[in-house]
Amino acid sequence: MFIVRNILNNSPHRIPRQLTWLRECSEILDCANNLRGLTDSELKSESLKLKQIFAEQRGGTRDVVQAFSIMRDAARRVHQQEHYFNQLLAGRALLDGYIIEMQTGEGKTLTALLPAYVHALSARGCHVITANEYLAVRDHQFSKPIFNLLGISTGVIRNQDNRNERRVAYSRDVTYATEKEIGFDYLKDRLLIESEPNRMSDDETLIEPHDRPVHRTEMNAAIIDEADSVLIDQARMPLIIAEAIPADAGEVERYRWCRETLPKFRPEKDYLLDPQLRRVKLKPDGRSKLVLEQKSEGMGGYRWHDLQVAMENSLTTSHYFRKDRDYLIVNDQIEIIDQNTGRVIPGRKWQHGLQLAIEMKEEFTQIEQTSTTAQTTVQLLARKYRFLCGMTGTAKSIAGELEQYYDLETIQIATRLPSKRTEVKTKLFKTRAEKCNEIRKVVQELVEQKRAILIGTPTVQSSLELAEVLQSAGIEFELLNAANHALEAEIISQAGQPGQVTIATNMAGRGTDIQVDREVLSRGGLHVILSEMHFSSRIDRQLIGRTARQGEPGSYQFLLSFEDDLFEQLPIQFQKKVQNYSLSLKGTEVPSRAIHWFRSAQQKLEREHGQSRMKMYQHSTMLQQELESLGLIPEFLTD
Ligand SMILES: Nc1ncnc2c1ncn2[C@@H]1O[C@H](COP(=O)(O)OP(=O)(O)OP(=O)(O)O)[C@@H](O)[C@H]1O
Repeated sequence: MFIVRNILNNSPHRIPRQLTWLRECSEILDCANNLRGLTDSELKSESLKLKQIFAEQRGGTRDVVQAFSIMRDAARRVHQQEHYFNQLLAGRALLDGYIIEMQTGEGKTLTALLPAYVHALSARGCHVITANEYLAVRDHQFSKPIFNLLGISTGVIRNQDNRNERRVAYSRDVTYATEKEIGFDYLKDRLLIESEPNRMSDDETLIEPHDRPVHRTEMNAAIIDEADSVLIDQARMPLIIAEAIPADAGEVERYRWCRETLPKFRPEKDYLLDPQLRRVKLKPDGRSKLVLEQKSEGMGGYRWHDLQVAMENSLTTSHYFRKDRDYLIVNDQIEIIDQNTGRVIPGRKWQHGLQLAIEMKEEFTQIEQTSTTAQTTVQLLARKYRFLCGMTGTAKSIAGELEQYYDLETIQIATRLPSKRTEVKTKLFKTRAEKCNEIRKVVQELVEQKRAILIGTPTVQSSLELAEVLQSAGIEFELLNAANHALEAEIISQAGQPGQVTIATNMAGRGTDIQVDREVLSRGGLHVILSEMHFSSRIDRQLIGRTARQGEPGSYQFLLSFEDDLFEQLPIQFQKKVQNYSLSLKGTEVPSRAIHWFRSAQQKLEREHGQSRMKMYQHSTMLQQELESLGLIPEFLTD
């Protein structure tokens, strides 16, 4: 039955290949059972024999079957977890370079060990790329003892690591890291090699090791977890290395003046709002006003274009950039929050004057400016690898993009057990306050039933808002957002306990594995409340995927309001229609058919984001081709 479902899930042209995988996976099960009688050191010596074969590039299908069997048995010995049949199948598809869509909670962490082991055997290095550092550290901790049992070395890259520590981690057979760490290290290495061309990586003859490249000379293999997040969502933002430069006093003064002057400008009359691009553009009236203000205040020294850009940036930040939603202020520094992951992006700055405009908005007095030294994109980085594959619970809707941008085909793997996840009927409210009140009621009831509750919110701000509501109702809870990420592992370890309430931003939306207590499972499992619809349905599905994993029971519910952030990025006309509809409703009841407003808002945003990714792809491909034709290195684009 399982086999039939697996084949039916995918297109017919792949059937012959899948049949081969299925045959191999049955052989792996037999072969792994035969390894059970070996001692640990005998298993290790089997592994070392394979290492020899793969290092000499003699590995064939038989050896892959043997490698998968050895890994399966090692995982059993270390964690009492044997790869299930669907995990073997997924591992086999990964090894053939596919993106696998495997439902949330089906065990991708364990699955990734299979192709990672085969690539590690070649001693050329294998990167397991994860969506954030918490997952990189967690997965490394989980896999290290398994790999060590088999004579395979492992490393992990953390943000705080120095270059020596990084070099050691990259020299290991398997390295766990985020795409950002790998990308920035790659850029820094390129800068180093450019400035001192004789310094090659892996060159042990160099006397002073303190700044040799940290990467190996070749980017060999990458297995990407949360592949849609890494390859599609993160790929929208270039990876930029910037260096601090002395602040340009004239520019700082110009932005300060614009900040003070902007209350005189009126929306619609003086400037246009573009919620989709989150930009403000001055209209002719606004430009004339700017000229007059400039003259009357004796600010004639500024170049007109610079002044206009500064005013547009200042208005943009005032309308579209909010503290605790788009950024945090930590130790007098702006820290940008990634809207896809809910996490801070360490060291990231906004470009083209936006950073300065925000610093003025927040009344910073110490201004430090930066200039871009080198930049690359996830797309360019991914193309450096000799071998690439990936996995996620949400690939289907962006399968076309994965194929177009990375030449990676997507294949679906069926769940091991039928899902027991249940949906509680969505409820819609006119205002945020009404919605928060309903969330409070639902949480109170579930706490009494000793269920565990996870409330997903899109921003730090909305997580704080809900925290306040629960606090004033005397409900105990844990709060997980970008501002307190240090407690992440601790909060997640408690989130499945009876009566436990966890409010979390998207940080807990991907990869997070909440261990649900038996008592909670007997009462229906973890309940996930989606307190807003995210701009990407994939992110909603990931959040829902925190419950009912591995065939366990669990439930979820959307509780939404017409005042949610979702509508903010839509064209003004659409926003007005939604408002009018909401105003036309009598009483507080919103009929469930009104969900179509939310769905069409989300679809519109998804389409737009897709188009902007396409533009970025076309732009970076064009630039890359041009630079390569000139014999230049594409990493040093400074746009
Ligand atoms: N073969 C196995 N035997 C026993 N437990 C397993 C097995 N495979 C996975 N699990 C357990 O299932 C849970 C989910 O695994 P994991 O977090 O790797 O799922 P995932 O597919 O990565 O989910 P997500 O898409 O949410 O990241 C974990 O607690 C893991 O230990």
